[in-house]
Order: sequence, then C-alpha cells, then structure tokens
Amino acid sequence: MKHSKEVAVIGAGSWGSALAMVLADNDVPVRLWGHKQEQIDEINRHHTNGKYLKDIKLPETIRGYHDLAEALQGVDTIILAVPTKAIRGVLGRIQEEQAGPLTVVHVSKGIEPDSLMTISEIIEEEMDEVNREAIVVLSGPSHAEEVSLRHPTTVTVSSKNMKAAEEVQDLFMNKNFRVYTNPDLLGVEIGGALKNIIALAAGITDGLGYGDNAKAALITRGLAEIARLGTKMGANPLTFSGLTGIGDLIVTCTSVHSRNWRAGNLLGQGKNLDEVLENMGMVVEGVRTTKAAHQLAEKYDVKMPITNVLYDVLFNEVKAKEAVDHLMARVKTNEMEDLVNILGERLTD
Ligand SMILES: NC(=O)C1=CN([C@@H]2O[C@H](COP(=O)(O)OP(=O)(O)OC[C@H]3O[C@@H](n4cnc5c(N)ncnc54)[C@H](OP(=O)(O)O)[C@@H]3O)[C@@H](O)[C@H]2O)C=CC1
Ligand SMILES: O=C(CO)COP(=O)(O)O
Repeated sequence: MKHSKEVAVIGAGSWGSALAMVLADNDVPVRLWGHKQEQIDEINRHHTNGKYLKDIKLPETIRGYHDLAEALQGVDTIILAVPTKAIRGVLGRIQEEQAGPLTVVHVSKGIEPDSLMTISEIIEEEMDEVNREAIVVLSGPSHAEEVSLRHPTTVTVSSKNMKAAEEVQDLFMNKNFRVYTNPDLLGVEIGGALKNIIALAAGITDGLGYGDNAKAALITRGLAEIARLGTKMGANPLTFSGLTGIGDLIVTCTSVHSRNWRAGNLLGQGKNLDEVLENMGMVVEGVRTTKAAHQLAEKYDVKMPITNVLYDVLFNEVKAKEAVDHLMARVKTNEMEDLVNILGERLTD
C-alpha cells in the first residue's frame, strides 16, 4: 500500500539520510530536514550528503529542507533521527509548529541520564497529545553505511499502538529492508540503547590488543546484564534474544562502521575521551547511555559489572587494562542465576 502523504525525516545525519533512502525506494515522497543550510543545499543541488554518507548518491526524490515549518507542512508521519541529547530541543520546535496529529517514529538509541527516560517517554512528555497520533520505535542491527548500499538489513518496530507499528512496518518494508514487529516497547528501546555500552567496551578490548575470546565474552555477558536490567524494569526477556538485543550487539561490537566501537578502540589505544569524541564527527551515544545505565543499575539494584567498569574508565580515569583485570577477577558466579531470580521475583509479585 502506497503512503498517501509525504513523510518528514527530522535529522539529516547518517541514519536519517539512509532511512530517507529506504522511503524513497518505496516511492514515499520524503522530506529530509536538517539544521545546517549548507548541507541542505548540498542535498538539493548534488543529491549527496558527503559528510554522513560518503560516495552515496541520494535518490533525487528526496528533498532537503532547512525550514522546519515547511518540512512539516501537510505531513502525517515524522521520522525522528537526531541524537538522543538533541531530542527534547527538536521536539520543542516541532511542538511549536502545531503540526499533526503526527505518527512519530523515533530511531535513536539512548536513555536520558538523570531522568532515566526512554525516547518514547521523552516524546510523550514533550509533545501534547493533540499533536501526536502514535509513537513508534524502529530499531535493530542496521549500520547506515550498509543500508545506503541497499545491503540486506532487518529491524524491528514497536509501539503501544501496534496498528501504528504495523503501518510503519509497511512504510519501510522492501526487498533490502525487512521489518519485524514486537509489542515489547520497553525491551526494544532498552536493548537498542544499552548495546552501545557493550560496543564501547568491545572497542576497548580490541584497542588493548585482546582477541575474539574477549569480544565473545563481552557480547554474551553484556547481553546478560542488559537482559537482567531490562527484565527487572518489566521488559520481556525474550526480546533480548531478538534483533534489538543480540542482533544489535553483534553488529555494533564487530563492525568498523560502529562509532561506539571505533571510539572504544581509540580509548583502548590510550587516547583521551574528549579528544576521541571531538575527532569522531558523529554521535557516540554509548558515552551518555553509560551514565544512564550506571544510574539505572543502582536504581533497580541489578548487577551490571561491564557497565560499571566502563563508567569508571569514561568518567573516573580508571585505565582500560585495569578495568578488564577487574572484570576477570570478580567473585565466581553462576551464568544464569541472577536472571532466573529476577524472573522468579516477577512471577511472585
Ligand atoms: N548511523 C547509524 O547507523 C544508526 C544510528 N542510529 C541512531 O540514530 C540516531 C542519530 O544518529 P546518526 O544519524 O547516526 O548520527 P549522526 O551523528 O550521523 O547525525 C546526527 C545528525 O543530527 C543532527 N543534529 C544534532 N543535533 C541537532 C539539533 N539540536 N537539531 C537538529 N539536528 C541536530 C546533526 O547535525 P550536525 O551535522 O550539525 O552535527 C546530524 O545531522 C542516534 O541515536 C543513533 O544511535 C540508529 C541506527 C543506526
Ligand atoms: O546502531 C547502530 C547499528 O545498529 C549504529 O551504531 P553506532 O552508533 O555505534 O555507529
């Protein structure tokens, strides 16, 4: 079914641009909004977005917008593709335009420190109900670089309103981009956000010169602590064995495309955090999310050893090698017991 109205992608970075390409391939008229006039001029004149998608030609049907009111005029669906820390500001601007009611599809991977809110919770807080029809998350193992090359990719959509999620599934599905549904909104958002922490850690062990054993340990034990926290918060534990759990952990911990892995790799080689972030030129969500997850672990009283040592490396000047030694020297434990206990507590509550 062809979408009858235009769709606005809010955020013209790597992910917003790659998703705009998927929509354009599906013959959906798409507007790509960005906050830098120069970049929008490049998109409209040359059909490229060189800083974010190197050597990629954008379909000519994608039109760039710098004026937010114009980009929102007459659309019924927006794809929110800015970094987590920009979400509130951008939503404030969208709210001022009183466009809508809009289906808001968010594709960002993060949890807000201090408030400890997921992105869909932030959207609920920032947008009046009259302006939003539904909030949908789209998440999964999906590097923008590969999506823009039309390589096979799978993602998941979730929402409190599963009819809206299914409409978003139809909007994006095509022969290169397969979209699943999962009603576990919290699990999908937690998995997508927290995998970035483990990707930073995997980059660090690679940077230290450790090998595949260390990476496999981080992926599986990282998944264990994400599943513990998510389950304690009320998510479905099975979600963490899906695309937005193990799927996204694999793609982010093992790929040079990952900004989180790359940042970790430089930290492992001894570079300083500020210097690493300055030179990345794109968002590294895992740094802020480590702060949030560290707070969540305390709030929910869940053991998150990898998150906690990474927090010390990022914010307390603990050396990466010492952090790994600390993880390896932890008191002996059972692989599954904590998750089983959390599930047991949930059943008796
Ligand atoms: N890249 C990927 O492969 C994937 C990314 N994601 C998630 O998508 C989200 C966006 O990431 P991604 O596109 O990769 O990030 P990028 O760093 O590639 O791009 C971010 C874009 O947002 C813009 N931006 C930043 N702050 C604001 C603001 N206040 N107002 C308007 N625009 C702003 C940036 O502008 P400027 O040029 O000025 O910096 C840039 O255009 C993240 O949460 C990420 O985790 C999810 C799946 C895959
Ligand atoms: O989320 C992603 C792939 O699924 C992209 O990861 P990075 O933000 O680490 O590049």
